[in-house]
Amino acid sequence: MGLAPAPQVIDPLPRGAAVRVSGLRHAYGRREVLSGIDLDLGRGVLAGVVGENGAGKSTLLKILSGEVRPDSGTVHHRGAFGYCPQEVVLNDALTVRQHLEFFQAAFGLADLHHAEEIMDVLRFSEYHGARAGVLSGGTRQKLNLTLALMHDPQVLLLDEPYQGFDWDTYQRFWDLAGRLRDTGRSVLLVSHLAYDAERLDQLWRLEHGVLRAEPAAAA
Ligand SMILES: Nc1ncnc2c1ncn2[C@@H]1O[C@H](COP(=O)(O)OP(=O)(O)OP(=O)(O)O)[C@@H](O)[C@H]1O
Repeated sequence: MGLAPAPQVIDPLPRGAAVRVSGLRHAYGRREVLSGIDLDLGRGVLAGVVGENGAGKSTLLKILSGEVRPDSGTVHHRGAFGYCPQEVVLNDALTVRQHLEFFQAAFGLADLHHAEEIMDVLRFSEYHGARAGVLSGGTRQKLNLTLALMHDPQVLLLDEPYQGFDWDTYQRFWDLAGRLRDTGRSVLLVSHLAYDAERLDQLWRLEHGVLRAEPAAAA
């Protein structure tokens, strides 16, 4: 009896792609929010999705991160995702350091070097001993972002990541995003405003449940 041929493994991601989304649909009850989303995100690309409040941007990121299961469609990706949700998920009773140690254990990281680097870039290293409950809104968001990025993911999914940042921090956030892009990471950022378009390689607008390409100055 001959051996059965090995199943052919077809890589659904084209060369140079980090994420491929096909035919994504999702409804909450009878309200369809995503009506057929197709999206390719390349490696080393800084991309944005803009759209009005309620357009479905957060839903799209929640599906990509695996938090929400879509009604239909597929998501393929290479490497780990780092997901920074819009709602800050912190425990007010724990210090910044305790948050870092908790996530270090969850990610199985040998050390906190990368987290320390991000904290340094965002200028909040002096808050190690502070409890999350006493941090300002902007500093809570810095911690939220650090926790999402500290395992050095290949694909960054950032939901309104600079909410509450002052102007200097906002600039440093974009420097960080640009640096990560330049080292081959893929960044997908959602925002209700398009004023950051010139910083992006690629930009889509989410409207009526579908994505439409928009001009991005860096392209
Ligand atoms: N868990 C849920 N159950 C029911 N409806 C939901 C749920 N989550 C979101 N929605 C609805 O789906 C629509 C899209 O919400 P979503 O948060 O994805 O939009 P968004 O573009 O991120 O909005 P914003 O810019 O305000 O953050 C909204 O009408 C919202 O009320």
